[in-house]
Amino acid sequence: MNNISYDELRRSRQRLSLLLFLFINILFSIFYVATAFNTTRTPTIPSILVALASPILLIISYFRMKNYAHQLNIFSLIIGLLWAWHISTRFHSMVPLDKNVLLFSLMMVFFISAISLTGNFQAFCLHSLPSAVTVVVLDDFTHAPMLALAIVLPLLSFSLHYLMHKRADVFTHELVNRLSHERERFSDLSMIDPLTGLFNRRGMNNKLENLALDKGNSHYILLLDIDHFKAYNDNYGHTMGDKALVAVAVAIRDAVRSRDVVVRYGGEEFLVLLIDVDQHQAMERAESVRQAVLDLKIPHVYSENEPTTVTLSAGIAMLSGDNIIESLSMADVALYQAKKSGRNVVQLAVEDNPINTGSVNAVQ
Ligand SMILES: Nc1nc2c(ncn2[C@@H]2O[C@H](COP(=O)(O)OP(=O)(O)OP(=O)(O)O)[C@@H](O)[C@H]2O)c(=O)[nH]1
Repeated sequence: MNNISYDELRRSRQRLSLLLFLFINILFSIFYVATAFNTTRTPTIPSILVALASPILLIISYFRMKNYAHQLNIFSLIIGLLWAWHISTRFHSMVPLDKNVLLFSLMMVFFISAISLTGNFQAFCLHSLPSAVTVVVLDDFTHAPMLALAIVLPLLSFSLHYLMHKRADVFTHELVNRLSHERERFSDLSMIDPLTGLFNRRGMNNKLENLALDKGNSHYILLLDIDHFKAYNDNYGHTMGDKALVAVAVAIRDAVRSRDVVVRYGGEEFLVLLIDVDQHQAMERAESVRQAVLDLKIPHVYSENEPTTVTLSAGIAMLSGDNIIESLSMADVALYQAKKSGRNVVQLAVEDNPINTGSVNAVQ
């Protein structure tokens, strides 16, 4: 789950709250209108208004609304005021006056709030307080302490519940934040070769997917392989081999532009995606990479006769957006030719030649 899906979850909770609030209001308003007709009383105008408005708002909310929290506050205030009006009208139309009705009506309003507005303190207050004030006033403050208790207790318990809910919400939000950061970090790490810090094959595939977006430009694949590296390991040991690998990786990275993608393709094999270059520029880049590694002057005595340094051979092929595997194979064939023609060489694969004939142009 990321932040977006968490926010969506929150929005859907608010939406559910809004729909539930309107639905319960429909039930109660229908109940009041029906019982009024049943007892040959005229239903109050506000209860009819609630019965008419709630289904309309419910349908609109179901299909159209976006900012549910804001709408919930507005609807809570409007319907809360209508219930207060209903309580007042009903109380004044009673003969004889029965103050118990006030308490029952207040309980009804709190019941609606408690069921549907638990996650929204503002809406809870906007919906309940108009009726609470109306009841206290209609009662002429006779049972003020008792009513105050009846109002304050649910409000208090609701506030506590709301605060705990809010804390849990903040905690969950932070947790989701951290998890998504960690996931991004691990995803980035999984694309990096730990020894050289270059992209690994996974990182390369990821970059290639993005490159597919701008197929209009020409890109080149440069496949590089350190010459006689087995002998290097044998002579100097694996640890020195690792150090040489890192030095070569840095040299390659420094010899190309920051937009080019440098990959540790295998053990002592590297790959560079030369982005947005023509053939001439690609050959120039490849040549400067070869030269940069030679300039490192890492001693590498693999033959008793001639002292030498670490070098690499390179095969280069145009990157075809439609068939990357084929481009890779062409670069590989060119690399093989570079090795055969004496190493420390850049070899260009000629595009229109079939891979299996492996016809290449040598550039030194
Ligand atoms: N030190 C070190 N050596 C590695 C690593 N990965 C691959 N190698 C070594 O690289 C060597 C590659 O040897 P080969 O594939 O025979 O090729 P080569 O000796 O470089 O010969 P040519 O490619 O023909 O020039 C092997 O000895 C591998 O053990 C690594 O991470 N660290």
